Amino acid sequence: MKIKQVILRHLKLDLLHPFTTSFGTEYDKDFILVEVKNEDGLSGWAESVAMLDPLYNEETVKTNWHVLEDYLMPIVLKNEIQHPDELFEKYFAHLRGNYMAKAAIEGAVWDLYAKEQNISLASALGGDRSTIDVGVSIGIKDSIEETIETIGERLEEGYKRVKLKIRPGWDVELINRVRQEYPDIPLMADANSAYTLDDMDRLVALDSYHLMMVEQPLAHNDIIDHADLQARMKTPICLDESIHSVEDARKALKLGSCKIINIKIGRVGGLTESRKLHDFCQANNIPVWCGGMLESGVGRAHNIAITSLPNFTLPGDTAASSLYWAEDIIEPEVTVQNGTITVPTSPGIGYEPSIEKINKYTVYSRTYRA
Ligand SMILES: O=C(O)CCC(=O)c1ccccc1C(=O)O
Ligand SMILES: [Mg+2]
Repeated sequence: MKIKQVILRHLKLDLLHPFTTSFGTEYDKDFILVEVKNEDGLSGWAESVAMLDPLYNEETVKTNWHVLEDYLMPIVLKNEIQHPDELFEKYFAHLRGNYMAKAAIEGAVWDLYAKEQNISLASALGGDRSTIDVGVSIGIKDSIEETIETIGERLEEGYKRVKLKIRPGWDVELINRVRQEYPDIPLMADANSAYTLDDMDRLVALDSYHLMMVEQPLAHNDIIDHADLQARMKTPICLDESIHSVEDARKALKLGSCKIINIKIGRVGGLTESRKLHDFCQANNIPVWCGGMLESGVGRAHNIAITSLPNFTLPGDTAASSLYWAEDIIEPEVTVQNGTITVPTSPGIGYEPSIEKINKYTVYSRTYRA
């Protein structure tokens, strides 16, 4: 593969509804869209899931731009590769961290690779599902009543499980009321690292509500305290923030820190490592599901492709475009029917980025040539 040109764009999309987690409220979405072009003018696309502020993890739009421009892009423009796996495994291996930046350019190369092979990204990754089951992530609201109403709407739309964001003070009472209203729905909670072991009793109290799992209750970089908590809790712990690699997962399983893993392509440095993490979890009987980062349609398309792998046995967070955006930047938009998304079979990500819409939301862009 020969990459002739890379275009970085900083896009800004307004969220239809503010999204509140334990770390803050998002009103809009700033992200870097990466386009790589080969000599035939064929384009591969991906987006970085790093946010404007370092609240979920330490990466930001600006750190990603710097790392992409000064380190990753020169590598991609200089070296001819046979397969996208080489990027993460060989060319990016000496560069520490910066997972989301690496994933953004690697993902664009994966899309281009699949298009050059004339196969879907899902098949290029070895995925074999024709449809995937999806759930929805519901942010922290002003009241429990409002949350219950929103859950009702999402269930009506067919979503296969509901994830509620929690934080200290918005947890046991919330889940208790939701369970009174919806005793049997597939339900889980995501704390985004809002608790410590001092909150053990409050977290263990969640065991009474047969949740599918509790996601990342403790520190973003912890696997030790999570092991203590998992030993005390019946509810499976799912790790999100703490897992950046197969190695992290291996250590977490060794300690007993979790029973489920959320795979986010950006958090682990790309599709190559996501697939390896998937395979490792499959071999160790750990179910996985695909997390979300309020992506535009381009990121959503990548999530759909990776979710077509067989060990993604739990519904993920890839909901319909229309829950987030007045207008998405891909055609068609991502739609959900009866809680499922049809995995596209056309080449690459299988959704067409609209240049017209992309231009409309681009704040700044720069083109780099080989
Ligand atoms: O709807 C989505 O894209 C998932 C939303 C979500 O839960 C989330 C959004 C932003 C940052 C972190 C997370 C998370 O899964 O922890
Ligand atoms: Mg999470």
